[in-house]
Amino acid sequence: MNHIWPFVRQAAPRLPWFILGILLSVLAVLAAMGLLAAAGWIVAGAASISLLAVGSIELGRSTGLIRGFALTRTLARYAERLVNHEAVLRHLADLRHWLFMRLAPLDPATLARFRSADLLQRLVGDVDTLDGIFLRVITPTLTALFTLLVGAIVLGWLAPLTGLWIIILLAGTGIVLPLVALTMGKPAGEARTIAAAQVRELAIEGVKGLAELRVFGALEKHSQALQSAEANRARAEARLAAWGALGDSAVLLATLGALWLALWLGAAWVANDQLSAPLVVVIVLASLAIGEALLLLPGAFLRIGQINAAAGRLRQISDTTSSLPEAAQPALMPTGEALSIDKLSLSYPGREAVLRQVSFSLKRGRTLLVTGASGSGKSSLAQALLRLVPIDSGEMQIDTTPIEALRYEDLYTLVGVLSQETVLFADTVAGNLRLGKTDASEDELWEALRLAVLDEFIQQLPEGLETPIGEGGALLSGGQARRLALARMLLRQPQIAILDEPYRGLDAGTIDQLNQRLAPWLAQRCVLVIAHEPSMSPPASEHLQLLQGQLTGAAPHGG
Ligand SMILES: Nc1ncnc2c1ncn2[C@@H]1O[C@H](COP(=O)(O)OP(=O)(O)OP(=O)(O)O)[C@@H](O)[C@H]1O
Repeated sequence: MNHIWPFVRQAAPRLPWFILGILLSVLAVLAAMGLLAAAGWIVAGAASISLLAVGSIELGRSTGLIRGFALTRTLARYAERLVNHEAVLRHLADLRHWLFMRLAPLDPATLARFRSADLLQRLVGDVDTLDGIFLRVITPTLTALFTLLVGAIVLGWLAPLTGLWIIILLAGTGIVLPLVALTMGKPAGEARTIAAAQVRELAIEGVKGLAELRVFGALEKHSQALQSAEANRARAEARLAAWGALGDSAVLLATLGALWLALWLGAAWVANDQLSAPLVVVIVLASLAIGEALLLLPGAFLRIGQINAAAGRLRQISDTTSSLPEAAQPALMPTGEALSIDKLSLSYPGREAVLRQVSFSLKRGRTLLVTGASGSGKSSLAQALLRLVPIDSGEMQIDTTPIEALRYEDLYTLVGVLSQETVLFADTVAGNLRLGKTDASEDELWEALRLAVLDEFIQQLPEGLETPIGEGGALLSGGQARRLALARMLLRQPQIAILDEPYRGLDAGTIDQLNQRLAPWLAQRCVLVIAHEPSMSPPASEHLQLLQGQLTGAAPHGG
């Protein structure tokens, strides 16, 4: 239960909806009780002389009551479903957004603790499981308790002694059974949540890597792992269902006991003329209605373990903090005339230092090319400048402002990056470009595409800028996707540009065209290019090589 409360508290903005839902649920159950009692009253009364003597006026009143109760029950149940589901769906949407925003500021190393399929399961499956808190636990429990209370008052008023025994029996069941269900449901519920997460993770990773699994002959092994996770889930589900069925049976038994008690004691009271026969029927049917409300409890309490496990997994996300938090007292945004680093050292946990005392400075209008072998630390240098990895020592400045003193938002306004991985979204060409500048005009989009030598290709497409590019840009070639990502970065018009392998996957002819078109844009900015070799970079004013973690001079290339 300890993981659930924070999420219950978070539902505060939706509380009026939930209260309305609970009131409607109680109303539906009360109407059902009234319906049973009134029907019992009529049937029993019609069979007795006393009611017939009263005549059709009394009968007419009672059938009117029945219609009223039946209508109220139907409408209240319908409205309760609408209100509760609306409230829960809104609450889950709030929660998903909140959790996503907790993930957003995490640095890549912290985020890498979660596998992407696992994160998806948490944001989708685990959040969905939380719908049970209100729909399947709190609302049914409060409804059952309220019904029990009303039942106790009614029975106590109609027949204090008989009512007392019945209520003791039913209330005992209503207290003991949920406690048993809570205890028994905990391990099975947790096992179900964990197994469901494993099933989804294996399924997602399997689909993503289907081609590789097939090529490497590992399909069978992966499918067995999936089957075994599915079997675990099914076992946990079956255990929950078995406990649920046992709980329901126990409630039914207790209800039958209450009915038997009501009939047995009632018959004695009728024989002694201390109670009328119709009243005994009302007591019997009221006990039946209470039993029906209690039927909600075992299932509700069985689910708590499962919901608690899902909530625990969500709290692992919400409690995770970035190892690179926002600047405590952010500096004013500099203009971005210069970029410099001084004696920068960086190492990853448990590894040798990647960068050792690296220094350089760069002014507007200059392009610095850093080359180096694979794994020499080029991308790590870019990541350090973007404050995506913690550094060991050294200083990084934009103009005279330390990079750590800038708000992330300001840093990313000043510094544009074309990262090594081409990340595109399943949207249109324009949709992907406008990630760089949301309010960009069509002219601006075409200008960015022209600079990235992609304008002619997009013009040929029947839907032009509105052409969907598929998941991750799957409907484009690798080189086209790269240039679309470049155009997106150019559109942002940053003062400092970091280009990590900008020409990866491009032919010499396209590179020449890009060099010509980009030259004026690059000439107005501080540019850091990272590449394996000079031919894969725009002309640079300076060229340094990263060798064993240190920057050493190299011959200038083309500029
Ligand atoms: N998050 C990380 N945790 C641990 N080690 C890392 C991490 N990222 C990179 N490394 C290691 O740091 C070293 C430098 O990696 P980096 O990606 O900076 O090299 P690179 O020069 O850009 O390589 P490439 O040209 O192949 O992209 C590598 O040995 C790599 O394994």
